[in-house]
Formats: sequence, structure tokens, C-alpha cells
Amino acid sequence: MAATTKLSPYKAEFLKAAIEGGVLKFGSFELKSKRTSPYFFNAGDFYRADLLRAISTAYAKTIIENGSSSSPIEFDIIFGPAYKGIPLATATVDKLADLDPEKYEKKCYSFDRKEAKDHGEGGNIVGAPLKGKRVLIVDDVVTAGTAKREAIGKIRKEGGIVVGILVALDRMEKLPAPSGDDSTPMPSAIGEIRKEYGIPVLSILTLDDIIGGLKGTGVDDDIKRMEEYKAKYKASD
Ligand SMILES: O=P(O)(O)OC[C@H]1O[C@H](OP(=O)(O)OP(=O)(O)O)[C@H](O)[C@@H]1O
Ligand SMILES: O=C(O)c1cc(=O)[nH]c(=O)[nH]1
Repeated sequence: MAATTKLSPYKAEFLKAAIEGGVLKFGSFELKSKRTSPYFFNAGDFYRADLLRAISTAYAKTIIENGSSSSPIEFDIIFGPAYKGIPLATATVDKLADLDPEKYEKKCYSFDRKEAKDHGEGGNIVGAPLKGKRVLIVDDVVTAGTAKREAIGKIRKEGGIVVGILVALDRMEKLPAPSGDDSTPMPSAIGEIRKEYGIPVLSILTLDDIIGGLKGTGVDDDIKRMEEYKAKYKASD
């Protein structure tokens, strides 16, 4: 892939790594929503060390960059919802400590079990205790928002304070309309979570970043299909 020019360097590097590593694919994919998408991002494929490094670096830089803006995300614990969120959250806290030890080396990670353990240490949270702590959720994507709401519920039940969510990709797409009519304007799942919980939901990349980052790289057909998909499913918020 030729170098991308419109994105900030860390976003462009992440996009390049995701495509070259086969994590971001182009073609025809059925989503959880049953929509047929011309692109698919599978965070379960970040299992190779160089790819894990690429995504944890991009998460860490998104946090650091946001931290220098007027609304910094201050947190004590990065929480990764089971299962795919677990390696993402642990790698991110490690990468943050590498990039800025003074600020991040005492930050912690934590994650949930899908099923509570009734022996040994018991419970359904592994890692740093959440009580009274500011918790940033790191995960792959938001589709309907169900898994994120569940994670927020678990964290709050343990006494943690959820301060934000960071995902790898914001697909910028609308929730399905109750009528099933795709032409009905609808908000995004990410937008609904922002409103409902009053927390920031950040992403490394958006669909617009992918389209913009790919322009001029000779994949015009993929770009066209993503633009058509966006025209059909873009959220109203
Ligand atoms: O419901 P949403 O918040 O929109 O998110 C969708 C989540 O669903 C999938 O993971 P899943 O919960 O199936 O768990 P897994 O990581 O074990 O695959 C996917 O990888 C997202 O993380
Ligand atoms: O909406 C989905 O099901 C979905 C889209 C995507 O790009 N990646 C993913 O893991 N799920």
C-alpha cells in the first residue's frame, strides 16, 4: 500500500498495519446487523506480536493525544471486556507505560470473566480492583452497544467510575430502524452511548479515516463501495 497522507502519522501507520496484516479486509461481509458491508475489521486477528504492537501503540497515542486536548481522559484502570478486549487493554496499558512512564507506569488493567468463578479467588473481575477507580474501557468495535453497556454495568457494580470508551474503529453507521426501513435516519450506537452515559467514546479510526487514508493508493473500487455503503448507512449524529 502506498503511504497515506491525510491522516496523522500514527493513524496512517495503524491503517497500513491493519491492512497489511489482514485485519482490515475489503470484499463482502455479513455483519451482526445482517447488513452486507464492503469492509470488515476483525480485532481477533491482531494475534501476531507486530500487529498487537501496532494496535496498542495506536490506542496509546489516541489516549495521549486526547490527553493533551482541553478535555483530557484521566483514568486509573484500563478495562478490556472479555474476550477480545482483554489482550487489547493489557497491551495498551503496557504501551502507555513505555511511551510516558512518568504518567502511566502505575496505571492498571482489569477485565471481566464471561462467567463468574465460584472457587479460588472467585468473582468475575480479574486484575486491578475497580472500587472508587476511574475506568477507561478499551475494545475493538461498537456494533449495537450491548457489550459496552454490559461492561459499564459490571464496572459500576464493582464501584468503578467509567470515564470513557476507546475503540479501534468507529464505523459511523446508524442503528437499524425499528421499522426495518434502511432509509430512516437513525443515530449511531456510539452516539447513543455518549448521550446515555455522558462519557466520551473515542476511536483510533473512523470510516472516513479509512476512505481518506486510502485515496490515491489505487484501490478506487473499494473506496467507491465504502462511499456507497456510507451513503446508505451513515448515522444521523
Ligand atoms: O455489543 P457491542 O458493544 O456493540 O460490541 C460488539 C462486540 O461484540 C463482539 O464481541 P463479543 O461481545 O461477541 O465478545 P468476544 O470478544 O468474546 O468475541 C465484538 O468483537 C465487539 O466487541
Ligand atoms: O458489525 C459487525 O458485526 C462488525 C463489523 C466489523 O467491522 N468488525 C466486527 O468485528 N464486527
